[in-house]
Order: sequence, then C-alpha cells, then structure tokens
Amino acid sequence: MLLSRIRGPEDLKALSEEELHELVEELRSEIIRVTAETGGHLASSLGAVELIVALHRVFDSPRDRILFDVGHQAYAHKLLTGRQDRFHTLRQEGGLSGFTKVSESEHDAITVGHASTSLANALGMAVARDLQGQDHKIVAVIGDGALTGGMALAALNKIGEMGKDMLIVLNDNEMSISPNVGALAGYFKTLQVQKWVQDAEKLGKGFLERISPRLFELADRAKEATKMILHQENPFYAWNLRYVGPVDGHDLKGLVYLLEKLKDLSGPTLLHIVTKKGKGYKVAEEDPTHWHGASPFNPEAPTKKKGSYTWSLAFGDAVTELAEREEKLVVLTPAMREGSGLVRYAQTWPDRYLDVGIAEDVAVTTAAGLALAGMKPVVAIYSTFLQRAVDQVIHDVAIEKLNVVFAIDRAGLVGADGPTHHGVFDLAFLRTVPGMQIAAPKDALELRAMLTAALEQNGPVALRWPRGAVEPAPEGAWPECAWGRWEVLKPGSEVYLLAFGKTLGYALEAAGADPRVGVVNARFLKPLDREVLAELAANHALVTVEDHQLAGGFGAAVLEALEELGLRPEVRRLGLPDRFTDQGKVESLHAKAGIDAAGIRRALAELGVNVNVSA
Ligand SMILES: CC(=O)c1sc(CCOP(=O)(O)OP(=O)(O)O)c(C)[n+]1Cc1cnc(C)nc1N
Ligand SMILES: [Mg+2]
Repeated sequence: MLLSRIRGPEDLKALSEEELHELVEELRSEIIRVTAETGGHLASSLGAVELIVALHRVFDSPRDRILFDVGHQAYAHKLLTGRQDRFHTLRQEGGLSGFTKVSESEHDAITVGHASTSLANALGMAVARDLQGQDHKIVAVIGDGALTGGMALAALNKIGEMGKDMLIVLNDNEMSISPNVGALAGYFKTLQVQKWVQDAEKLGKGFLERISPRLFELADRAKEATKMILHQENPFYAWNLRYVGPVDGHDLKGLVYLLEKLKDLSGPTLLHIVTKKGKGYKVAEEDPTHWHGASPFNPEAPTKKKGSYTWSLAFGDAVTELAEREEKLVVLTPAMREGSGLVRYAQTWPDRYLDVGIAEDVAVTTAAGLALAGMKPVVAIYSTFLQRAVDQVIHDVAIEKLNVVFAIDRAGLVGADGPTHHGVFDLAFLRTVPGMQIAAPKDALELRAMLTAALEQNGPVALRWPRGAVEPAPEGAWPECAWGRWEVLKPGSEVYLLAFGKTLGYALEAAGADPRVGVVNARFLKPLDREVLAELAANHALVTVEDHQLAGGFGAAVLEALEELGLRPEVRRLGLPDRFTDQGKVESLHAKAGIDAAGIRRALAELGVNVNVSA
C-alpha cells in the first residue's frame, strides 16, 4: 500500500504522477473503509481528496498553513499527516476528532466544526505572518455552503482591502448538506458554463483548427467575450481578489500545475474548483445529502438505512400539520433542512419555508422581520448553531417582544461531533434575555402542546429537545398545554428530582418505586413554576438535573428562585461541569457527567437516600 509509506506530507514530494493517482485511490478506499465503521462526513471528504493531495504536494505543511472550513472534509488531510494509525478511532471517545483540531496535530491550523470561520482565521494568520516578518504560505479551503455564511463574506471584504498574500480555494460542489442556496450559488453555476466551455474547447480545439482556423478564431473570441461578461459581474473582483477558475477539482495534474503557479503570487487569490460531493463512491455521488453525515454502513452493499423516529421528525410532522390551520406560520432554517426534520414541511409548504443558507444570524433577524409584518415565524435551529445569533435574538427579537419561536434541536450533548456541536450553552444565554420564555417537552405530544401555545405568547419562546429517538405523537393530536406549569409525575416523602428535558427519563429510572423519591417534569425553565417549587422546597431536599452546563443552567435558575423565595432546602445540582465535553457516545458522556440514573442515585445517597436499585 502506497499510503502506508506516507508518514507525512513531505513523503508526497517524491511520488511520481502515477503514484499520486494511486494514492488518491487508496485514500478514497481508506476513507470509505473507516467511515463505514465509525460513521462520519463521507461525501464531503470523498469530494476533497484530489484537492488535499495536490495541496500537500505543493505546499509545505505545517510550515505553510492549510485551513479547512468546517473541517469535516479533511479526512484525507488526516491520513496524509501522520494519523493513519489512529484513523480508525475517528469520532470515537478518546479518538481522532471528525474535524480539524489544533490540539490533535501541528498540521491542523484551526479547530473547527462550525462553518465560515476559515477566512477570518486566515486573515489573522496573514497579518501575524507579515508583522513577524515570516514568509510561509496560507491556504484556506472553503466550501460553497460555508461561503454563504456572513462572516466568510465579511472576511473576504477585509482580505481584499488588505491585499494579504494568501490562497483561498473555493470547493464548489453545489451542495451544502442539502443543495446549496443563495444568489452566489446560482452565480457559481453560470461560471461553470465557462468550465463547460473550457471542456468543450479542449474537445473541439484541435477539431476546429483543422476544419477552419478562421472559425476557431471566431469561437475563441466568443469565449473570451463570454468570460468578460461573466467576469464583469464576478463579485470576487469587487472584493479585489484575483479569481481563477472554475477548474476541475478532481484533475490532480491540473490542480498541482495551478497551485504551483498560484502559490507565489502576491495578494489574495481565489481558486474556484468544481468537485462532485461523494466522488468515487456511487451511492454518495447519487445522494450526497444522505451520505453527508453517514451512519456506519456496509461498504460492500451500502444502503440508506431508515433511521428511528426522532425528535426532529416529531417537530417536522408537528409544524407540517400546524401550518394547515395556522396560515401565518413560516418556518426558517439555516441550512439544516434534513437535520431539523423539515423535508416534509418544505415539500408541503414551500412558500412558507425559508432556508437562508449557513446564516443563523440572518435566519433569526429574518424571523424578526416576518413577526413585525404579522407572520408567525418558527426558527428551526440547532442549539450549537444558535450561538451564532445571540445578538439577533436579543437585539432584533426580544427588545420588541416579538413572538418568534425558536425550535431548538440537538439541545444537550450530541455525541460523535464533539465539543463544537454539543448544544450545552443555550439556556445560559437565553434565560438572561428579558421576556424570553424557555421550555423543554418531555415527549412528542408535549412538543405539540408547547408549540401551539408558544405561537400565542407575547414575546419570544425557546423550545428545546435533544438529538435522538422519541415515540411519535398520534397524527392530529393537539393537546392543551398548562403553560408555565411543572408536572409532578411521582410523589416523594424526602426528596424531589427536578428534571429538565432529556434527563427526565434518567430521573424516573433513578427514583424507581422508592416512596422517598419524587420526580417532577420541570418542563418550564422560564418562567419557573415557583408555586410548585415553593411547595416542594418547604420540606424536601431537591436534586436538579439537566443536559446543559451547570453554569447558568436550569439548576442555577432554581437556586436563584429559592433565594428570592427565601427558601433553603438541601439542593444538589447535576449537569455538565465547567469544561468542554469531548466526543463520545451520548450515554457514556452522560454517565461521565453524572446526569444519568447512576449519577442521580449517587446524589440521592449524598442526601441520605439510598435507593434500592432492585426497587
Ligand atoms: C459538519 C456540519 O456541521 C455542517 S457541514 C455543512 C455544509 C457545509 O457545506 P460546504 O459546501 O461548506 O461543504 P461540503 O460538505 O463539502 O459541500 C453544514 C451546514 N453543517 C452544519 C453547520 C451549520 N451552521 C454552522 C454555523 N456550521 C455548521 N457546521
Ligand atoms: Mg459544498
């Protein structure tokens, strides 16, 4: 295996052109083999293999800095930079990250997982290089999806003004997770007309010249004229970038040739390459959305396994039904149609569906505009990605008390994607916002009840639910919601478990049938149900449990309320400690954090209540 001879990118320099092509094939096979076991971002990484081989052939990492936006397409980069032996641990607890990570390798220039950060990082590194009199190269690889993010475009604006030496490679596969959206994506397609012209030119050049040099000359002029027209609108020129492309992102020889030519040019250059997401693996090429984030699969007979019914689908079914009778409902997503369970909704209500691209800030403020104009917007957004729009929540939605509903998916620890994707900070930044109401349904039926009630509130509402499976609610079921009220599910004589969201299951398991331990579905964090809290706190110890950072979370809110109520029961707070939680299976991460049933029982024991496990 040629790949096994590659201990680092320097080993690529000695390979022949033929060996480089052989290496590309071996990399693809290894990516498929391992991702089939671990799951991961298969299609994106398959599409970037030639580019990554060419980059490491031409540039000198780690002296030269190669940045990958999102970092999910960088499996070949990991394999070429000394991590083959650990590649099988990809996305596992204690294993390699699924993204680039500075602490993992000197070849990983940035720690990522959220999109659109590579260009500002590259700008900072270029300014630092020049201030320190260094002369290494800086390359940022950014996808067409990531380029829909505002911070990427804003960084381009500054990069163009400063004119710093760097190479930006736009990896254009016309895909985000679902097909890419936005005017730029449409424009890129027209530029690809050029690529088509180039390909046709390659085919027709000799033929035309033989037939009629005059005809060839006319065709050549027509091509140049087309390019001029296209280039005139080329926004990259407006950003003072040298634009090169579009070129075939799988033509290894052509890429190496171009990168050699471009690497020493002064100023910022944008190389636009066109790739096929999922390249080299038929099922992934045919359905790059499904194979974007692949679950473990049989590489010999890859099938699209029908997953379990999830919270995302429960939300998607609910809004799809609700839109029937709620004509002002509009659902927005920042590029997460599949992840937020919105495929059915988007097909059923296309006029009331908005995918704004990877632009969470735009999603929230567009929702504000919709609300100001009399509509009922629901922003479907992952907890971790909502972090991108905190100011928009405060400034554009909350100050005017707009009724925007935030349907927060992936709340809590999410597993293999690790610290860049865990949704564990939203309660802390949301509950400080005046007028924001926050709730977590215990099941799909309660989600429906809360969703309908949320759309009638005066002001913003955040509903949050975890990644994972849930029992479906009966179609057409729209129960009432006792808004703001907690639900005592089990009485207890000595202590009450106040569980928020996902941890309710653990609390019920921990309490078992022990008569001393009560369990509350503390489904409202803001407003807290102070009436029930005061009643329970009067003569019981309390244990709060949440799948969120302890700092600023549900337990903190309970402590603050107890202080305001002048009550001092014994309290234990269970949640995530003040550090980032690494990747791993969610159940294992919950056990490590002590928010599972065993952890809750340990807290009960500290309070003198040893639950009989067999009870
Ligand atoms: C991994 C992850 O969370 C991905 S990968 C991806 C599509 C990126 O498209 P791009 O064209 O840049 O790359 P491609 O896959 O090669 O086509 C999205 C939207 N996400 C979710 C997402 C959403 N929002 C933000 C801020 N960051 C991320 N990472
Ligand atoms: Mg893309």
